[in-house]
Amino acid sequence: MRRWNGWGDENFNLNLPDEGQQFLSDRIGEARPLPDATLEAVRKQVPESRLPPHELIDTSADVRIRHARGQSLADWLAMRSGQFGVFPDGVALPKTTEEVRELLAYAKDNNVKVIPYGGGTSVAGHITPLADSQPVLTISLAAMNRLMDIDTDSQIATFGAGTPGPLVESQLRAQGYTLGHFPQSFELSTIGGWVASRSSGQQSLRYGRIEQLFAGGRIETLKGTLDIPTIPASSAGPDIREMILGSEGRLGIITEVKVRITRLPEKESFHVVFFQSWEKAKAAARELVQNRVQLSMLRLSNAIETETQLALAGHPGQIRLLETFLSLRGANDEKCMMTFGVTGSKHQCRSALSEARKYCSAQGGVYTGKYLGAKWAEKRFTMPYLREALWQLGYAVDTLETATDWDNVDNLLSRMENNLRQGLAENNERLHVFTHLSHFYGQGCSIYTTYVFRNGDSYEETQDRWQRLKTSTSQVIVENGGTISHQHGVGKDHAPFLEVEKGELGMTAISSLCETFDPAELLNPGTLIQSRNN
Ligand SMILES: Cc1cc2nc3c(=O)[nH]c(=O)nc-3n(C[C@H](O)[C@H](O)[C@H](O)COP(=O)(O)OP(=O)(O)OC[C@H]3O[C@@H](n4cnc5c(N)ncnc54)[C@H](O)[C@@H]3O)c2cc1C
Repeated sequence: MRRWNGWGDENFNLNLPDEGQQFLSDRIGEARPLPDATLEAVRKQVPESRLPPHELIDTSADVRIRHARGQSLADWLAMRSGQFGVFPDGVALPKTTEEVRELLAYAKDNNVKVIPYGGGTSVAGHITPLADSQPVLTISLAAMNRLMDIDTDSQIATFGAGTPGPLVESQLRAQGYTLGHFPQSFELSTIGGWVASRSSGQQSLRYGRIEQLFAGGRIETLKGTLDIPTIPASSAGPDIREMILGSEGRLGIITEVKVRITRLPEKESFHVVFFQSWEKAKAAARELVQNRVQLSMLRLSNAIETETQLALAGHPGQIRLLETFLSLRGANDEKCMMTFGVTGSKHQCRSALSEARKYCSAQGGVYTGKYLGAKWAEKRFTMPYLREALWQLGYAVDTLETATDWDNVDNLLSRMENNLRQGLAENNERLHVFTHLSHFYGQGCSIYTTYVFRNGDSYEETQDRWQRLKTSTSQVIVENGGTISHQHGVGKDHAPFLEVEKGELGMTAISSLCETFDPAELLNPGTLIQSRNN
């Protein structure tokens, strides 16, 4: 069963090896866990539902608890402390488009706020209900999780919007196809959620972001049904799909998603190269992407992330051997690890691998083969469980991500990291901060920074620490040419920072779009753009 107060399956745990614990303790000190609230205690806090009864709506306490929060650190603190704040008044799990339509009509008639819910993996406060005088209904698409149609001539598949990653892939694989969309939240996030929050998968270099994969579909709105036909390309004015991508539940409920699929590749492998310095590693990554080498994924860790990954991996004997080998080739303390993937026919993979090695060698890269790449692939979707292990020890972990042009990458990255490192100086607390680049483009790349800090003495203090770090670093991002989000979306947490990027006129246009579909502001208020009433 899914954890009610954290990530993933409650029967699956990932342990932090002793060396990893020592590594963190050396850097930021030993931590103390905060006490977890029990489910029983939280149940007692759930207030009576304010919703008029409806046969499709469940108002029991457990279902409302399980749909009240996403997966940001703020959400974790709320769930673990039991201080949820607000619960939805009820949850509906429609099975058909007709039921979604019926629920929207009910919401309109009864002046009920609606939060569309995919897998609840938001890390930006998308699905958290706000305190409101009107009742809040969460509509989960979880029961609409089937492959509905597959057109192998056009390579278009139609899915129920609530289909989670593993079901998308298993249903396609059974017919020899893949979508190739693998966000790290793959285990729980859904195809409708990916579209609604403009998600990006780890192999976006080959398959594209969700924007490139989303071909059309059906959206139920308070003003009627919007059907978006699948057309390979068009010059017929603005693209309606672009309106839906990143709409974050503000315009309507996506019920069917049509996506562009690809035949399963003949071969796939992941490889690791180490560089002597950040400069050389970054130059190699830029060369690879600007010369359009056909990689399927690329990730470049800075020196601290490289050191952290090797320390947390366990197996100290093997890591020492690797480090001796790398040292003999000039890659020492400043070494940076690059992981890349090749996917396709045997011929395509061979040629991409040989091209990639050529560009890496030109920057002095030390190629170490497939072993570490295979380890990355093995753990790519279980890494989120590490957060649970860190939490049990008393460490809080969160990430900040953005994207910028190549000429600004170093500036933005160092400002983000420095701001985080100094962020708790007044509490005499050190942070462990590290970064990787991923999602590479000819023009620039995404920057993904992780920070670990010790919990405060109380939940309130820990929440205050997080809020200060999050707000000040988000400000640093938008003031220094970064987007407020490359892949996590806007939600409620990033909404105050959106105007810097979109401009006043841009924000007016987005607000007008929301008003066109939802004049009474019933759909997910406060997400994407701040609520008119708050
Ligand atoms: C550990 C972890 C790793 C992550 N890794 C990545 C990553 O690699 N790449 C990435 O892009 N993101 C990542 N994320 C963020 C998150 O998984 C994505 O934003 C994802 O797209 C959300 O999908 P979901 O189905 O969980 O949507 P939810 O979290 O349920 O909802 C997100 C938003 O979409 C709206 N929505 C959902 N479904 C619908 C629908 N059918 N119709 C209308 N609106 C809808 C909701 O109202 C909400 O505003 C990660 C999150 C976590 C916790």
